[in-house]
Amino acid sequence: MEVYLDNNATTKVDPEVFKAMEPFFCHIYGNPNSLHKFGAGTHPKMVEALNYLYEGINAADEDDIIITANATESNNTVLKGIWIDKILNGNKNHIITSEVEHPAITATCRFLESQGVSVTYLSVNEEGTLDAQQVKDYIREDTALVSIMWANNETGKLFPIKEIGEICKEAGVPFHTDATQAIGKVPVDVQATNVTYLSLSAHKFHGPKGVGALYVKKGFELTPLLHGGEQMGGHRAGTVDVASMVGMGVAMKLATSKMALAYEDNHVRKLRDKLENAILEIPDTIVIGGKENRTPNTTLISIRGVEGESMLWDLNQKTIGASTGSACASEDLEANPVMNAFGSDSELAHTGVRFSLSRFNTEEEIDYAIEIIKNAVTRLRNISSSYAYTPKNHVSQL
Ligand SMILES: Cc1ncc(COP(=O)(O)O)c(CN[C@@H](CS)C(=O)O)c1O
Repeated sequence: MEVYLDNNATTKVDPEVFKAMEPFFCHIYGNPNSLHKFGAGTHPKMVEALNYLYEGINAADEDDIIITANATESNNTVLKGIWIDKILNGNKNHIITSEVEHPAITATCRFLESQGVSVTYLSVNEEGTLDAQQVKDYIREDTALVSIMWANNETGKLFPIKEIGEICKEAGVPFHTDATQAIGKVPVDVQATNVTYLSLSAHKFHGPKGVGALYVKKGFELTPLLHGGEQMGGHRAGTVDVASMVGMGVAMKLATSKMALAYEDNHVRKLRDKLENAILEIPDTIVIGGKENRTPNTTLISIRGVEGESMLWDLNQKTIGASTGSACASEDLEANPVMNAFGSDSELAHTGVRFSLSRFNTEEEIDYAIEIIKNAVTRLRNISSSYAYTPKNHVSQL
């Protein structure tokens, strides 16, 4: 049995999405910017895809949605556009973000710091999230942007987006949220939360890899990251990947419907809880950040005495896919930065395993995964030179 439990890294393309994409490879293949029929033939489904994106995040008609390659590009577009427009060519010089953002935010902020920008990385509490008041406390006269993720990719923890949006609106500071791990898992409403910019990637909600989007509230347009042709109204040069854009639109429609979000919140959550609770029956295990206020599909569990990479190897031998944290950090054997941010000790910071489910997982798969995980923990602890179960350390403290 093959069990895929790494959906926060990427998801399977929904068959309905693939079906919608197919015509745009060999039948409706013109360049959307071409005036002839071959190009114009792409427009109806591109418009439909954009409409699905607007509906999926409740964007106002006058707002803009720019098609990008992925959330990384969307995040870079906002941070570097703010840098150019408000810092290099304005009187601002400060950005507020958090210490548990995805590297697409933190690495870009580190680059901006190298260019002289002041960046505040808000610390997270023991639940792995932060209070909106922390944002208010650090907003300055020269703050150009606040960028806080909607949901953390490793723990699933949700951030107080509505409260932060209100604070930023009151302070007159643009608010960006990286919603990559929220779309299709929890309701996302840019108007209700006063979001100025929002990033997303289609492959996180059963759309194709290599396409994403950036929501831009009317009046907050930025200097583009990519210059060239007049695509996307000049906001993002380069010929649009029509098939992927159409696929992203259909994926958004499927993932953000009331029925889909209810399925995530009920069925997927039930499967995640079943997997998590079975693992927690093993001594010296703990959910990083706790069980509250999370996306319904994610759990990051520390298994004391078991290196995350060793666990992944064992699981992979039985064709179970998971990760120790974000996939983009899976190559290095560094301690999990998110767990470090929680203040976990160095030993624990290497013991995290992330399981992230989707609507395509079944109860049979979860039952099989539980059996394999328990066997793997037994095997790995038996060969561990550092682990010895004693009742006193059963309740491990991060
Ligand atoms: C919150 C967040 N923000 C941006 C990205 C980047 O998405 P791209 O489509 O690769 O550009 C991701 C992707 N996180 C994957 C791969 S590193 C994970 O395993 O956690 C993300 O989770």
